[in-house]
Amino acid sequence: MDVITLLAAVLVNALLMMLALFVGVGIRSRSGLQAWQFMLLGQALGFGLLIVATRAQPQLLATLGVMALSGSAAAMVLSVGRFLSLRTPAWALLLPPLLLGAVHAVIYGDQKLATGITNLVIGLQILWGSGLLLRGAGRVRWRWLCGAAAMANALFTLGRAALVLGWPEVYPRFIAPHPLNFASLMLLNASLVLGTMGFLLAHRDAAEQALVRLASLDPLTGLLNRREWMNRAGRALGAAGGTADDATVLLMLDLDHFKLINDERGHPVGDEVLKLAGEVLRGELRASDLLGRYGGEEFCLLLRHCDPEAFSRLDARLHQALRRRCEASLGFVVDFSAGAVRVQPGETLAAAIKRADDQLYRAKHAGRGRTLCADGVL
Ligand SMILES: Nc1nc2c(ncn2[C@@H]2O[C@H](COP(=O)(O)OP(=O)(O)OP(=O)(O)O)[C@@H](O)[C@H]2O)c(=O)[nH]1
Repeated sequence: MDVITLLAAVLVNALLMMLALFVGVGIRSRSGLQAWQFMLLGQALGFGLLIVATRAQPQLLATLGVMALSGSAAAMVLSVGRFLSLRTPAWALLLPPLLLGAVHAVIYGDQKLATGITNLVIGLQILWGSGLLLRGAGRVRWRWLCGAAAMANALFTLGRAALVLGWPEVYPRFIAPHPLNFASLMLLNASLVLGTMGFLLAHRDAAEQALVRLASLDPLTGLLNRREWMNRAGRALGAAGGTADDATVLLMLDLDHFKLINDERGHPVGDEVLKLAGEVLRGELRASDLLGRYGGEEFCLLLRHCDPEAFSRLDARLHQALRRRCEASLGFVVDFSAGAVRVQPGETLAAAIKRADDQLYRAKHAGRGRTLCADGVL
């Protein structure tokens, strides 16, 4: 085994993974994965140039090679930043490869210094990326996988820098068949494979989350859609066992004369009213309350631990907030009618909804703009 063969293996590996990502998920699939493909390309290009530099144009090709490797590390940081929605300033990404290239070209004559500076800069770049991945990784598997692989690679690269700058007499030349060189290239290879697997997992996780969001949220208001709300409300009632002291209130709420708004002001204004109503409701409720868009201009709320006084105050706030908000934003007042019931012990969600809907129907017929409760009280 010699270092050039190992280098060539890393290069081929990086190229194949890049190709596999290109064929498997496409270059435009997701910006984070796209940057990761550039990272792999940078590795292949950098090591390719370093291999050729051992035979021809050493100064120029080795300088371009280390620039490609540093650019590849910048692409890794960019990829991490995009996956985690973090801001990575362009200057901090671009400056290291450019400065490293300039410095490397100038100090090329001093091989040890050039190698030390190169490893130091690239090691710090990878350390940055691995730090972003590991900080707050929590239970996210792909972050641990990519972060640990990158961290090991960063520490090894920084170790090389420390060795060549501090103890140049024991540091082996880059292409010398030394165990340190073999270990470092094998580690690099492993970190490329693990990192790529990690980012594929991240890509899959993100796609899964997008699907879950799509299946459970109403796209216009961002509230839970009817199916998801029913699921969660059913689970909440099941968990509470419908006990009376739980004081669970179900409220069905329907905007008044909404058809008129659509007809007179247009569908987009109607959509705006629905969005505002969603925001108002979300803003007035507690985190433990369950809010959803039941359909059309009807909303459904499950309020836990809600005593009658608290409910009357909340109801008054909701009417007032919707009227004010629509008047301030759209120039006209919108109100709603609602029916509320206290969920009885053992009562099913469907039965409670039916009772609340009956109250809503009564509220509409009693002149709208009001909330009615079964038997007049909750
Ligand atoms: N803009 C918009 N309109 C919708 C949407 N979903 C349902 N609608 C409209 O909501 C209107 C509901 O009308 P109705 O059921 O007659 O209710 P209303 O006019 O509010 O009358 P009352 O409830 O009796 O006060 C219909 O015109 C639907 O087309 C939506 O997502 N956006």
